[in-house]
Amino acid sequence: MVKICCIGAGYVGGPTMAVIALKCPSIEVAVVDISVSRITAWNSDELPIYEPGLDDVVKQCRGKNLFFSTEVEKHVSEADIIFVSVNTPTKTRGLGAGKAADLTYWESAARMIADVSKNDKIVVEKSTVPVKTAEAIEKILTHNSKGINFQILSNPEFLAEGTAIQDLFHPDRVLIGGRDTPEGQKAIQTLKKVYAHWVPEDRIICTNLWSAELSKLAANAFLAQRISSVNAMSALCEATGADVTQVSNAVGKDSRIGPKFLNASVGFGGSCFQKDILNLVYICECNGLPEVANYWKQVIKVNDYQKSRFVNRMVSSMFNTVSGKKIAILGFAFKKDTGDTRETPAIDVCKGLLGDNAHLSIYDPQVTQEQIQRDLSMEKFDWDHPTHLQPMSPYGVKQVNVVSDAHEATKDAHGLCILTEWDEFKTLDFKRIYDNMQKPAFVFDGRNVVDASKLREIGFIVYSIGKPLDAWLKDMPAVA
Ligand SMILES: NC(=O)C1=CN([C@@H]2O[C@H](COP(=O)(O)OP(=O)(O)OC[C@H]3O[C@@H](n4cnc5c(N)ncnc54)[C@H](O)[C@@H]3O)[C@@H](O)[C@H]2O)C=CC1
Ligand SMILES: O=C(O)[C@H]1O[C@H](OP(=O)(O)OP(=O)(O)OC[C@H]2O[C@@H](n3ccc(=O)[nH]c3=O)[C@H](O)[C@@H]2O)[C@H](O)[C@@H](O)[C@@H]1O
Repeated sequence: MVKICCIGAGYVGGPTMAVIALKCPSIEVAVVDISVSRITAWNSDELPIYEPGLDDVVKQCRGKNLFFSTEVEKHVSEADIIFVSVNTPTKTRGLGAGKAADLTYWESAARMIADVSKNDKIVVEKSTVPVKTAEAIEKILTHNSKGINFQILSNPEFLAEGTAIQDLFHPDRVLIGGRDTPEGQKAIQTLKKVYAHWVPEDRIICTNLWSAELSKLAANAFLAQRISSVNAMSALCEATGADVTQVSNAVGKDSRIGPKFLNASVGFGGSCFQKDILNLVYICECNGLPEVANYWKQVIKVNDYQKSRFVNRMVSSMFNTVSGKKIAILGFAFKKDTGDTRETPAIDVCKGLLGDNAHLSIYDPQVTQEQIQRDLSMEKFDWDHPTHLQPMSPYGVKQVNVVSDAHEATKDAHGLCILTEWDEFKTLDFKRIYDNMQKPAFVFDGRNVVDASKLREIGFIVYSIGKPLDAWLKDMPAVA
């Protein structure tokens, strides 16, 4: 029986391995992690991540050919194929701080693999890594190999959170990069056979190592660039009276452009877009390509601009101050159908409002009070480390109250803002909400989920990203 071990039981390692186990009953899959609490949760009824369809997949295979364990070394030494899906945070200090990928967790995993291995192994990069990481990993492994042959493959993951299971069941493509040697090609074929259990062969792309590594960074950069492009347009729409939804629709009808990923928003979030673009920028700079680096840097700058523009719009609309005012925040996760808050735009918006001394009442159907307090007290990039290694502020943020429904959040509030596009926000009883708010009552829709004209009829003053402004907002300065 082929044995697979995946180091890192996170958002990628957990769902990907669960789907491999489901689709390949003849393969034994062990997912290992240094975080005891994560592994305990994977072995319980309350999985550590919320992902539609995941519970079902895990329940079908756990204890049969899918195992979650903290016995990292044991499972690594027994495996034929080892996936490495550990954190690759942005460096916060030293060379490349604020941009380069921190490969500490990757390197320690590689050294451990070299230490405990007794037979030949295929080591698969699942984490998103800088181009040429495979070369560094190869060196660590071969210099410590005791005669064992290691083949390194790059097999980046393209799943998106909230749709991870469907993405894994029906991937647009699976990408496998390897060395152009007979051993390298053989390793590619071995991994290809695993995916071929359920992925059509023409969707499995095989390339050299560096193309696979770079394609992952490129794909995320292209996706994020589309959002920054439409968000840049949203600012121009507000200034001119155009409607960004109509513009996106018209632009997306061009089959060369396509309709997906053109929703204007308060900004993109998530654990990867910013991190991966910063990483790409750093690689460009290191390769003497400052113009290319600046081009991609702009995608992040526009994203930051969009978030601060939103906060400025809120504050300036509410008589230029939110000091002491209750503001309801509906949605904190970085997108709907996930409880993940990593780099969520809600953090920057909330911090901006807190900077103006607002009182926040936050509701998200999937994010806990503890997580929100942790996010609002953490330094940038500190979130991307194994949970037990994250520096924690012992104090919560006083002006923040986390509540369990939207009506409680909005009661007596001066304004409400929608930061995640949860479906339940579309069908809220806005008349009841309006009646219970201070007047004038403001709605700031960072995801374009509400029907602005209906809300205006109720009496709200409404701001929707990239939509024609109502009279109240027109004369207010939006950009500080
Ligand atoms: N979250 C996503 O949707 C996607 C993430 N990626 C990439 O996949 C990688 C992992 O991301 P996530 O799963 O989101 O991170 P995560 O933080 O959810 O999971 C990483 C896990 O690795 C564990 N870990 C770290 N060092 C370890 C070690 N030496 N031994 C054993 N376990 C160790 C941590 O405790 C943690 O549970 C990153 O490189 C990310 O860029 C790629 C595609 C999608
Ligand atoms: O490398 C990764 O981590 C993953 O990053 C993204 O997936 P994810 O971050 O989970 O979610 P997305 O659906 O891409 O959304 C990212 C952010 O962009 C925002 N977004 C998305 C689409 C859009 O039109 N507008 C928009 O503002 C979302 O609200 C969210 O905040 C990519 O879509 C995945 O292919 C990739 O594997």
